[in-house]
Amino acid sequence: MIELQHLSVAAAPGARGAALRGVSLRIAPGEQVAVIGASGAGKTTLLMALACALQPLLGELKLFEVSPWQLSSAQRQRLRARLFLAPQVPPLPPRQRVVASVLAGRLPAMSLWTSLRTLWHPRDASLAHEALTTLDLADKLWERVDRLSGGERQRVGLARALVSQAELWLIDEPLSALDPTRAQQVITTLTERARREQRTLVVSLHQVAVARERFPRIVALRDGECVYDGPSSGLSDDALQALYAGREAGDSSHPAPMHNPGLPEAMCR
Ligand SMILES: Nc1ncnc2c1ncn2[C@@H]1O[C@H](COP(=O)(O)OP(=O)(O)OP(=O)(O)O)[C@@H](O)[C@H]1O
Repeated sequence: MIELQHLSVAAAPGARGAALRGVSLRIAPGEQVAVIGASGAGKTTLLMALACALQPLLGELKLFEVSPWQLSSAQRQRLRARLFLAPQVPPLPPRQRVVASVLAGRLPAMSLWTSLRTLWHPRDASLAHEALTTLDLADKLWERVDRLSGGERQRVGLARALVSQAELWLIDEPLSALDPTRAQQVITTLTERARREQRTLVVSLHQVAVARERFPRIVALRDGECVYDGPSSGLSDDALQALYAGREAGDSSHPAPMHNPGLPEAMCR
């Protein structure tokens, strides 16, 4: 499903240097993987690279058994329809109704005509309603997006993923605007739905406890490098302390040692 070999990626087109350096990973269909690491470690860059939103500087990326950057842009666009990237702050048009915003999750798999019709006359409101119900937001179906709280908007962004027909869900920090109870609900919804519908789930998280409890596999990044890839049970408290050692949220300037003795031996594949 996903294969990275020595992948290096800049955080934005034209940005200097690589935010992700030499990462090798293999993720099988149906797997559920949490990506953790301090602020600035490269989690978003990894998800963007997996979504073909950033072209690698070096190394190999394979998605669904093909190399996306060797395809024409039209072919790559079709490949993108097989995945869904939910950014941390979903790009929701402020005056749009929630129902239309949620159904936009289906657009990549629709023809232009069907997508226009869906936007202007939401026919699949029941689909959006069902997704919102699982996220405890059904009462906002006809609300305008700019009248929602930050946490509600975040859940609308996740409802988009739920209605999408993508095989691969890439979800960037889905819990950042949610209280602990809602966070548990949301992670349960995402993992159960992905399991039931046989989607592959890659989620970046700052909530390390959630990653350890709810995901069988963790990929840990530090300063753009993969320093752990393995079962959540193999990541000890000491290893986690080492992963975040000397880092404050938002501090990406601290130089990390190339090999940290506190971390278990890297199992990056
Ligand atoms: N648009 C950009 N231009 C240049 N550098 C960037 C850009 N966006 C991010 N970076 C840098 O790339 C590195 C990786 O950023 P990235 O957003 O992937 O980290 P992250 O682990 O997702 O962080 P956070 O947890 O804070 O969201 C950081 O050092 C960051 O400062």
